[in-house]
Formats: sequence, structure tokens, C-alpha cells
Amino acid sequence: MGKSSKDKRDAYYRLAKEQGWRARSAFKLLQLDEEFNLFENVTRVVDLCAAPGSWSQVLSRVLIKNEKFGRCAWEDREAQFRQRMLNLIPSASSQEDSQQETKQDVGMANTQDETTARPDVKIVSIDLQPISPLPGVITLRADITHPATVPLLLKALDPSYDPETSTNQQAQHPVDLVISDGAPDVTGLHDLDIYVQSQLLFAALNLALCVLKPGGKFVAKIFRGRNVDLLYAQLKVFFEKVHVAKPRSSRASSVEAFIVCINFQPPEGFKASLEEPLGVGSRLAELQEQQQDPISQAEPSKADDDGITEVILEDLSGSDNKNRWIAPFIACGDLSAFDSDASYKLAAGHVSLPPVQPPTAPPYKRAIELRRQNGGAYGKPVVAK
Ligand SMILES: C[S@@+](CC[C@H](N)C(=O)[O-])C[C@H]1O[C@@H](n2cnc3c(N)ncnc32)[C@H](O)[C@@H]1O
Repeated sequence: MGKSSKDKRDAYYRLAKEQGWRARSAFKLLQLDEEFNLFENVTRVVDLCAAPGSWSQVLSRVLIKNEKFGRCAWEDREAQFRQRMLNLIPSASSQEDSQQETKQDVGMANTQDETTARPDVKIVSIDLQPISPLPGVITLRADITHPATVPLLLKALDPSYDPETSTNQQAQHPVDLVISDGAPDVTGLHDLDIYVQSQLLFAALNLALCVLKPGGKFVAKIFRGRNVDLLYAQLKVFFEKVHVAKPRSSRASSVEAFIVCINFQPPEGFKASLEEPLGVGSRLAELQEQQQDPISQAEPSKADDDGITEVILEDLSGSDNKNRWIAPFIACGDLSAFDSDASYKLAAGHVSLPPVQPPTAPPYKRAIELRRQNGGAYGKPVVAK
């Protein structure tokens, strides 16, 4: 979590520290769950691009510790927080609570905790960066775009999996839910950022296809850019329902959104492949060809059984119309929830809480070292006169 002055006034940044979450992203997952009931009947989950680990914390607290974060609990916590915002000084007890929890989280072993673990629950989290231990969560430090990560993940999910002898890439005990909050270091070059993000998304989808069980769910961060409708149509090849969701805790000013794909239905004869991953060559296009056109399958403006209205745009231009599809857009999170674009005023007496989980290996550490070695020769701040 950054510490810019905007962040300090961002309610979710402060609320995350109040409640002991490692990052404000925890609220995005909680608000997505509020809308889509993501964790219902889920015991095996893979969290991709998981550092510093706030999504894994949510998984651990909901699935292992059986904590409830439904609308009621959320509103209760929020009401308390609003009260403290009015008083503008965090209560000593809430600070102690969150620090206590952090100590618990950080102090736990890297595998299932004997006292709290539900033996039927398996959570595997992966990131390029190290993730501090969490109760009941297996953490892997790996690159999700690298083919060697798939056998690593399969082995973590199923210790009897042997990449040497196994001809079957599918895990023996497949996964109910794959979530990915992957984001590259944003360059500010819009098209490049969207391209790199889409490569992360394809890597996440590829991994998901290797481990998801039929009926499983896939949730991933996307940057909504030009041609995102091509992506929605591609996801529709594998999942019965594809929604694009914007939690209230995700800044409206950001192009970030989340695809929520429900009911994994691999096309007949489809096998996830490391040699020919999705996003490379014509494999996806061929699968789309095999399938009926998703646009003609869906009836325009029809409410499905969740009461969600699908809006299909009829006038998509270009010859590849049949490869495009507009996923229903859903804003989620209670309307009374904090606005992530608003700045909330802090009083003079406001006490800022320390980060719940200081970064373990932040990329800027090396830059600081280099700057020190060079006697501050580069990257010196320019002082305005
Ligand atoms: C927005 S953060 C994820 C936050 C996390 N969901 C949480 O709640 O704490 C994005 C993460 O993506 C990770 N990432 C980016 N590219 C990756 C890759 N190729 N493989 C694995 N992780 C990657 C980054 O290291 C970073 O930790």
C-alpha cells in the first residue's frame, strides 16, 4: 500500500489497516463475493498474483476460520469505522485487534495450521514476490507466465502428482475457484499496460484451465480497453456465464475491472496445453469456430436467473463481429459503501496506523540501494524553487 497523501485519505486504505488486511484489495474480493457468492461450496482455491496476500487472507479467514463477511458483518464494521472517522482517531482497541491479527497471520507456518485447518480446504497462492505465511495457505514464489509453474501448482494441489510419469496435466483433485489479481508494473503507456495485463490474464486463464473442475469459477482483474469484447467472447468459450464487475472499492477513475466467469464448461475434447497456451496462435479462434456464435446464442436484454440483465450490442462494427461479445456489466458493493474516489477529511489528531504487512521484497529496495551506493547520484528529487 502506498502512502501518498491521496491514499492516506482513501477510506479503503485506512479501513484495510483498521481491519488488519494487508492491502485494500481485500475489499474488492469481499464485494465481488457479496454479489456473486464466490465462496459457496468452495474448498479448493488457487490465488494467482497474490502478494502481499490480502485476497489470500480473505480466503483463509472465510474458508479456514469460517469468518462471515456477508453484508451484515460488512455494514457493522463499516458503521464502526464511520464512527471512528467522525471521531477521527482510531480506537486503541481496534488498533490492538488489527495488530494482534497481523501477528497471528505473519507468525503462522507456511502450511495448514493444525488447530484451525479444515482438512478439506486447500488454498495455493502464487506470486513473483514472496508472500508472508498465512494460516492454511500454501505459498509459491513463481512466475505465472512460465510453463514450469503449472507442474509446481499441480504438485502443491496434489502431492502425489508426478510430472515425470503423469501424462495427464489435470490435477487429481481439481479446483473450485481460481482468482487472479495480477497486474504488471504500470508504465503509464496505456496500450502497453493493457497488452501486458492481457498476457497475465491469458497465463492465469491457462493455469485455470489446467486445474479447474467442470462447474468451477474463474475471477480475474482486467483493464477495460479497446477490443475487450474479443476477450469476453473468448472466455464465453469456456464458461457458461461471464460478467464484468466493478467493485465499489475499485476506483471509478481506473480502467480496472474484474471478469467473473461462472460454470466452467470445457469444449468437447478440449485439453489445456502447455505447449500451445491460449493467446498464442489460432487455438482459441478454432475453439470459437467450433462453438456456435455466442451472440446468436444469447437473447438480447434477457434477465437470467440471477436477475442480471444481459445487454448485447447489435451494432458491433468490423468483420469479426462473431468473435465479439459484450459481457453484462455489474457494479458491486453496497451503495452505502465508501466511495474509493472520494477523499475523506482527517482531523488534526488523526493517528495513522502502520502497514499491516510491510513489503517483503519491494522492487524499489534495489533502487534505494543503488542510489545510496551512488551517493544519491541518480534519482535525486528535484527541488522546485
Ligand atoms: C495488485 S497486486 C496483487 C494484490 C493481491 N491480490 C492482494 O490482495 O494482496 C499484483 C501482483 O501481481 C504480481 N505479478 C505480476 N506479474 C506476475 C507474474 N508474471 N507472475 C506472478 N505474479 C505476478 C505482482 O508481483 C503483484 O504482487
